[in-house]
Amino acid sequence: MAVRLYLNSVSKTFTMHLQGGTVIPVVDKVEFSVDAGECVVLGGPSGAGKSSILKMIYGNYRCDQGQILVTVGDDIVNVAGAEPRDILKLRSDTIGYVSQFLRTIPRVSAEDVVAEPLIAQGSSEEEGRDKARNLLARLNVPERLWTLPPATFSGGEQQRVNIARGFIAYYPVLLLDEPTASLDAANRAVVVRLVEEKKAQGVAMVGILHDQDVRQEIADRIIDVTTFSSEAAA
Ligand SMILES: Nc1ncnc2c1ncn2[C@@H]1O[C@H](COP(=O)(O)OP(=O)(O)OP(=O)(O)O)[C@@H](O)[C@H]1O
Repeated sequence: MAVRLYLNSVSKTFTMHLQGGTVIPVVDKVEFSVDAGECVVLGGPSGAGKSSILKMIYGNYRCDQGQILVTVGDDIVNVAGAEPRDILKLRSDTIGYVSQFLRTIPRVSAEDVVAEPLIAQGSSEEEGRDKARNLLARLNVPERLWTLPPATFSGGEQQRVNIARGFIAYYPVLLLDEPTASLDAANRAVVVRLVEEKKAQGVAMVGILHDQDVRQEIADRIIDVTTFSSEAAA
């Protein structure tokens, strides 16, 4: 299978400017690739740097060193050196991010929140809404809620709206940040199925998943992030 994502010797530290410039090493020389249709799960204890790696791939955190290469059609783009406007473009059509928290938008209905990424990629509003409703139904969000803004939804309902939003569009690279945290078994199984469908479409995924059963079901490979700790490198 074709390599979709390649992290080449990526290192990251945080400099605490308000604490006299203390430097906190996070990860050193992270090196792995993800093929099309593969799901790689980042493992390791709390604080090992899993979220930081995901945020660097999404362009939220800058790397100190290294390259994050993403295949975009016939081109290869280095996220680590990309301009902010290029990062925004990558986020609309190449790299998706499914987190467990929904950022609610006032007065926008759940189905429109879910449909938005698909419409942004060029689908019609009708197609966007149809697919949004389909996903909301699969994730057991009650139909009476679909036309309401999710601000007043329960935590679990908001999480499922967010998952629907994260899975609705096609991105060649998809980042999963604890997408099943605090879901019940039935909805965890739906997420497992959604991930399998993305694999079948050739999507390359990198995930953080603490749930052992879900991890077992969807991880093709587990990468222990402690291998890249600065202490291990020293
Ligand atoms: N914005 C930040 N500023 C300063 N330090 C940070 C920042 N983000 C993360 N860190 C530090 O980097 C280290 C790695 O954090 P990170 O969140 O990547 O770990 P993690 O493996 O995802 O942990 P968890 O499983 O608890 O979410 C931690 O020591 C954390 O305190």
